[in-house]
Formats: sequence, C-alpha cells, structure tokens
Amino acid sequence: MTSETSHIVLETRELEIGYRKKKELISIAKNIDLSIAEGELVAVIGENGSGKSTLLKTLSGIIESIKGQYFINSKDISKSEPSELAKEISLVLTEQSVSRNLTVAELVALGRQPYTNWIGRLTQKDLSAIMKAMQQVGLEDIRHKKCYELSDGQFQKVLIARALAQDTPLIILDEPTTHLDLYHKAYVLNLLKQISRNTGKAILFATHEINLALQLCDKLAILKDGKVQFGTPKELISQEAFHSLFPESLIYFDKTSSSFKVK
Ligand SMILES: Nc1ncnc2c1ncn2[C@@H]1O[C@H](COP(=O)(O)OP(=O)(O)OP(=O)(O)O)[C@@H](O)[C@H]1O
Repeated sequence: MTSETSHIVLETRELEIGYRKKKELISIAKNIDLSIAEGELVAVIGENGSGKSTLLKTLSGIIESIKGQYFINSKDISKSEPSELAKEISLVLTEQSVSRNLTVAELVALGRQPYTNWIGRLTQKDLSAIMKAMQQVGLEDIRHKKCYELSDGQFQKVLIARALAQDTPLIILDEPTTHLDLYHKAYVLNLLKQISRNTGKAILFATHEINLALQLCDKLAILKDGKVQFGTPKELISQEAFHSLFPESLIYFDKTSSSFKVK
C-alpha cells in the first residue's frame, strides 16, 4: 500500500518551525509538507543542528510552530491542548528523565495516563492494552524487573511499549537508537517497522542511522539548510538528495549500494 491509496495519518502544510529567543522568533526550516500514511515508518535525517528535534517537538506540541498547520487523521491539531494531543501522538524521548525505579510493567502502564481517571486507576481495558503492548515488543518475561536492571536496548523497548500502550495513531521518537550497538540499532528500527506494519500506526523518528533508515523506512524527510526534502528512498536517491548532505571531503553517498561510505 502507498500513501496515495491508504489513509493519511499525519499531514503538515507549509509548516515553519523554529524557536523563540527572548521576543524574537528564529526560523529553522519552512515550507515543510509531510504526508505519512497508516502503517508507514518515516525517518527524519539531517546533520547535527539541522532541526530534527525541533520538528518532532513542534509536531508533539512541546513547542509552537511559527507558521502553517498540521493534521492527524484530517483533524487540525496545530493548536490542540497537550491533554488532547496525548490521545493522538505518543512521544518517546530517549534522554527523558523517567524513573528507572519503576518496574517494566509500571512504566508501560504510564502510557495509559491520557485515559485513566485522576487517581490513575487502571480498568480492564487499560490492563489489556498494557499487556498487549509488552507482548508486541517481547517484554512479558521481564515485566517485573526494575528498569534500572535493564540494558539500554531493553529500556528502549520499554519506552516503545509505553508508547504502544498509549494507543495513538502516530508515534514519534527522537533518536531511539542512541547508546545502542549496531545489532540493537538494527533490532530497534526493525521492531518499529514490524510495529508499523502490524498495527497500522504511523511512526516518525529522528535518527543519525541513515544507512539503516534507507533500508528500512518507507519514506525519509531530509532537513538541510532550512528546507525539507521528503520522499521514498528511491525517489530521494534519484533526486541525488543525499549527495550534498555532508561535506564530501570525508564521506560520500554511493549510489550503487545506496549507502554512505568513507573516502
Ligand atoms: N531553545 C533554543 N534556543 C537556542 N537555540 C536553539 C533552541 N532550540 C533549537 N536551537 C538551535 O536550533 C538548531 C536546531 O536544533 P535541533 O536540536 O532541532 O537540531 P537536531 O537536528 O535535532 O540536532 P542533533 O542532531 O545534534 O540532535 C540548533 O542550531 C540549535 O542550537
């Protein structure tokens, strides 16, 4: 299925992102037009400081956009309150301060917060969503372990399970493979691909793992010089979008293998 024929989950229209410095708005990128369908896995790539995190924070409602609109399932959420957004988007921030003193199951249960009452009492529906999320990423056997006992790779799976328990049409992750070895980087990105395929959720993540993203993602958004180029790996390769991504004195994009290589 392609986004031309399937249901669009996230759409941005002429979005401009940036940050506020005192009273001034500093623009990082503009005219961002993304369109992500259900079941699609999409990576945001670009060199350090290109604006990947700012884009993800804007879409998650943490910071305001400068201009433009964005929609989830055709609903304009550009001005939505965080409590409403929590039912539309789940956000996974690797560096987020989460208490590692919780057990795996307790941390995954936090994903149900948008649905629980003010005491946080879990209903049968919440409990089955938590169990299902742990099964989807293979955490059932370690659900009683404390998070401080886990490896970085296992902990990343817990954060992904929490996002699944939140049960939103869109999951956003900022650099989900940081601190992981090559095997676990591939494992986590492949897990995200399986989740997008099996659940129909749209998944958008920022990464520096361009070679893996090229192999696994349906589409990529390339941030460069305040602009975003968006398309399938094949489209972007034919547009030579990767050629000028980094200074070519050290690494270059090899079209034959569709990967970056050291000179
Ligand atoms: N609140 C802020 N105050 C000052 N500068 C900011 C602020 N937010 C973002 N920036 C600047 O905007 C640019 C984009 O930052 P951002 O964190 O989005 O980049 P990134 O692509 O995620 O980088 P990295 O790959 O290093 O994580 C950087 O130059 C950053 O210093």
